[in-house]
Amino acid sequence: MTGALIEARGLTRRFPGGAGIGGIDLDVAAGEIHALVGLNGAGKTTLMRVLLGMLRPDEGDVRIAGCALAETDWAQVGHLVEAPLAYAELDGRANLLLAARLHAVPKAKAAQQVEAVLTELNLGAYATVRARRMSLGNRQRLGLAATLQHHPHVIVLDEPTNALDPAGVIALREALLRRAAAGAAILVSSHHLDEVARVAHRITVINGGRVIGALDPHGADLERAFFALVHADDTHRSTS
Ligand SMILES: Nc1ncnc2c1ncn2[C@@H]1O[C@H](COP(=O)(O)OP(=O)(O)OP(=O)(O)O)[C@@H](O)[C@H]1O
Repeated sequence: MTGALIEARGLTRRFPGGAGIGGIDLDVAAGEIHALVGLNGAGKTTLMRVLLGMLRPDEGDVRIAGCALAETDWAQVGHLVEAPLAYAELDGRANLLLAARLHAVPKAKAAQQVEAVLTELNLGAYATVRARRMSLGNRQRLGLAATLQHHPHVIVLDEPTNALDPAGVIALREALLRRAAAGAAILVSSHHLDEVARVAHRITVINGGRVIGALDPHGADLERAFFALVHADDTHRSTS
């Protein structure tokens, strides 16, 4: 193992019919933003769910901050992989206070932390609005705020820019860059190659449930490089 905060070796999880992920190795180091890109159905969400213990792998090993999943300190992890969890009848602030308590943040610190994240993600105007009255994008911001507010060491986000407006995309970008600079290991999936190029230190491409290569975030024409990798892999698989 490498000392990375997220380490996966040989992860395989197959669903009935054969879809899923196979033989995936992945590392995310402290201070690194590592992006996963792939077409719909490539296996990004499945990989994240296995990394977070939401799905059991058929084979392989996951370590978070050097610990097996059963020993992981989940208070040090922030993840948003399925729909953002929000209590519909609670307002933005109450939802965030609850999320802070679920991450074991002491009560005295939680209030201060919640105000900071409301400002960071431009959610101040929604502090007293019930979640059920929020737009999809603001509910996504609330979910991101709940995930990031306790400054976890490990962050896993599945398509976090979905439903965000351009201001939300920028606010999230800055929040992630700040946390990486402070030493967090961040794994993020996205379909937006331009956005990924702005934030990621490393980009891993997944296709058909396997890692098929990497893209240089500073490289020219990321889209072309992405499709070249996917096309080559599809061609290889259809002829082998
Ligand atoms: N619970 C499940 N049962 C059966 N098949 C599943 C299940 N979950 C995912 N799959 C299949 O596994 C494959 C990978 O799906 P996954 O959701 O991980 O892809 P993805 O890369 O996250 O896609 P998207 O970009 O559309 O979110 C797909 O073929 C999907 O249909």
